[in-house]
Amino acid sequence: MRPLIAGNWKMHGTLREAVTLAEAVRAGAGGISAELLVCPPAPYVHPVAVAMLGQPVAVGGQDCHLAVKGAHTGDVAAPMLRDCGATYVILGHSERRADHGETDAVVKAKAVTAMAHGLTPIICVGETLAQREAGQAEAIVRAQVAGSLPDGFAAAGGVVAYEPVWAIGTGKTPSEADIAAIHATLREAVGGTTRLLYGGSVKPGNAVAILALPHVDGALVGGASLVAEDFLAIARAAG
Ligand SMILES: O=C[C@H](O)COP(=O)(O)O
Repeated sequence: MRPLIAGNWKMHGTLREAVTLAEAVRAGAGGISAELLVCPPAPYVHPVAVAMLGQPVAVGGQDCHLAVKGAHTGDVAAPMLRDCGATYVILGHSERRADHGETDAVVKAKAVTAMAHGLTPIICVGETLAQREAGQAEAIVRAQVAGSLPDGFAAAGGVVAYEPVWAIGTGKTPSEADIAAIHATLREAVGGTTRLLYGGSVKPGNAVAILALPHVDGALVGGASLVAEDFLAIARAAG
């Protein structure tokens, strides 16, 4: 299946920097066979989508509310993201699970809303360091998948991202064997058509090896996605 290389810009940058980064990604996207996606902070989704108009680089949100509208101060609704040009949304990132107490049930409800409003969900799962050291990584990921993915997820083209919490922004990654083992577990759990991304300290230097692993269908890139050339190098590594 066609790899997906997604950049999660998290809560970084100014508007000017976001548009400049988008323009640099757009300029370098020619000839890359992987699907490209950038997920800017919510206020920058529309200007980045405008910068990508007519180009083969998709734009996504980093979260959406489970309701479509209402009294939810500070939140962003799925139809708003779609209206601003997004076609994907990251859901259940470990930073949201930790910062906002998002449970699997909440993530699942958000995914239902996202899918109903034209957004393809990218649902994140992954174990903490303590869970890995306790030998629980596969069980945790299996439980998160069971609890977070709604009916119809695969048919809607939903994506799962395996992001070990301890590998995010740390420069540490699981061994290739450990990534392959979790992805084999995920493949068994979600079936053959769902793209499985790896995320957690993906850089140009490790991307070729990680993206060549079985059942790794792309990457969810944080820090390295803030540098256009690094993000594009990772995308080229997807083949
Ligand atoms: O969503 C992206 C991940 O949290 C990975 O972040 P990172 O590449 O900075 O480790």
